[in-house]
Amino acid sequence: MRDTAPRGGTDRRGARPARPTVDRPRYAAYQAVAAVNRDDAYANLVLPSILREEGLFGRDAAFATELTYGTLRHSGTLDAILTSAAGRDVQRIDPPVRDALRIGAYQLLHTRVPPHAAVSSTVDLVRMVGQGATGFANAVLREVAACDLDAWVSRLAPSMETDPIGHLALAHSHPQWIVRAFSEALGGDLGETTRLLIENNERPPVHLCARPGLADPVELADASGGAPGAFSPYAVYLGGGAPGDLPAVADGRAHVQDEGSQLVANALAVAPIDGPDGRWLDLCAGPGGKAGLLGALAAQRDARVTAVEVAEHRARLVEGATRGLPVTVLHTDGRLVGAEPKLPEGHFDRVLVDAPCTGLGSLRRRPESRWRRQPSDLPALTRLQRELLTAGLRAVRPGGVVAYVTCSPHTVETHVTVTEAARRSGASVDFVDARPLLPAGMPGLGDGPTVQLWPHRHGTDAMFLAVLRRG
Ligand SMILES: C[S@@+](CC[C@H](N)C(=O)[O-])C[C@H]1O[C@@H](n2cnc3c(N)ncnc32)[C@H](O)[C@@H]1O
Repeated sequence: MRDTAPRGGTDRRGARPARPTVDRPRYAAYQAVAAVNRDDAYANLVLPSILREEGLFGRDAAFATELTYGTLRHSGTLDAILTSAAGRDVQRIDPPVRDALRIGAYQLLHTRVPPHAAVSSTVDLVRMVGQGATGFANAVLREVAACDLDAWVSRLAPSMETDPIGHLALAHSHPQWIVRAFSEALGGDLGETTRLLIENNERPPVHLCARPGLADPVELADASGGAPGAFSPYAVYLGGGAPGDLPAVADGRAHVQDEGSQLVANALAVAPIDGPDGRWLDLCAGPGGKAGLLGALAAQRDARVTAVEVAEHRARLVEGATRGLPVTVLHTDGRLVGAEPKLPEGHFDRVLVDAPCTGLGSLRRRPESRWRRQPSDLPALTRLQRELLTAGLRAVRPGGVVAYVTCSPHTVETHVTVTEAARRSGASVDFVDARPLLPAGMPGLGDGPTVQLWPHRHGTDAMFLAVLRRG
């Protein structure tokens, strides 16, 4: 049984811990959570190597992953509960003990792990990582276990009537400023906001993109034990297993890509334009998901994609993602349109500006990001977004189209950026209704002309799309 399995690895700092009694999945989760909180690591990057080091796979790896991701996602609520149960601010607890308590509290309040196993395994962990704190950990976790999650939320959260944002933030473990931003983007609908917050705490699905002309989505679905996507003509919902093991992914006929990303890239490709249609530009291309799809579409239509990326290692990733496709990768700053000879003004027929953003639309995938992002990130990002979009508007020829995309629904990054950039560009720019550029019958696309996709409505990341035509 996993609760008593011996543990064989060393900790992340290389020291061999004193007692080998903690089971490997929990110890792996502890190492991952500690690396995220202590070293600013990213869970999706650090966890695979920890699982390898600990020799975990199958159900044990899945359990360690659930503990890691769940603990990180829920740490806002868990910290409030631990603060109450400990009778002192959780920030004043020794960090290793604090992380172990978070993992223990997550098991007690969010999993079917029997309470005695959650408490005793956490006490074992604390014995290993936080000398002399086992009595404290035992007492705190017993206090946590005295109520279920609903009871803790009723006890600690402000009332929904007087402080709905504060209530939802505590009940669904999101920072208040993010709940407020989601609620604003959803027109103040608190029911929808709640559904979104719940969705953000779920394990995200894995979507594949069967590259048009190279792979058939129905065959890929059969081969992967998955199902064709609901909306994107190229999407496959992966049934299970590692996508990299699929031959179609390994040989570049398909790639991992959220269905929403496929839809917005495809929208750019199908937007009606008059005249020449052979020069496409992806101004923010790394790591190359949308450039891969656009490149496959361009190959079918005798077009060529110029893919720009400012970060060198990401430019290399774009090269890898677009090998064999009619894509030229430029390692340069997308704002240099007009100054860089390979990025002339008024040259391109279709331009994608998939701008750097807060990523609030993909919180499902990055469990720690909601706690890292700050409202103070917005001014620099929105300035960059405006500059890149105005560069995109300079790059497109009259009559051509620009798709502005963010993986964030924050209205400052979406509507405000687009309106400001269009105004400042000095060019004549019209909004194209983006809704008909998405599959017919797709629900919940709003009143146009821009489109906001949502995890709770569409099962995609919260991608924003505005399509602009230069006059
Ligand atoms: C949201 S990501 C793009 C995702 C990509 N389109 C895909 O589908 O895989 C934004 C990218 O823009 C790049 N970037 C940031 N500033 C840039 C600039 N000034 N010029 C070009 N690329 C930039 C970032 O390095 C990042 O790779």
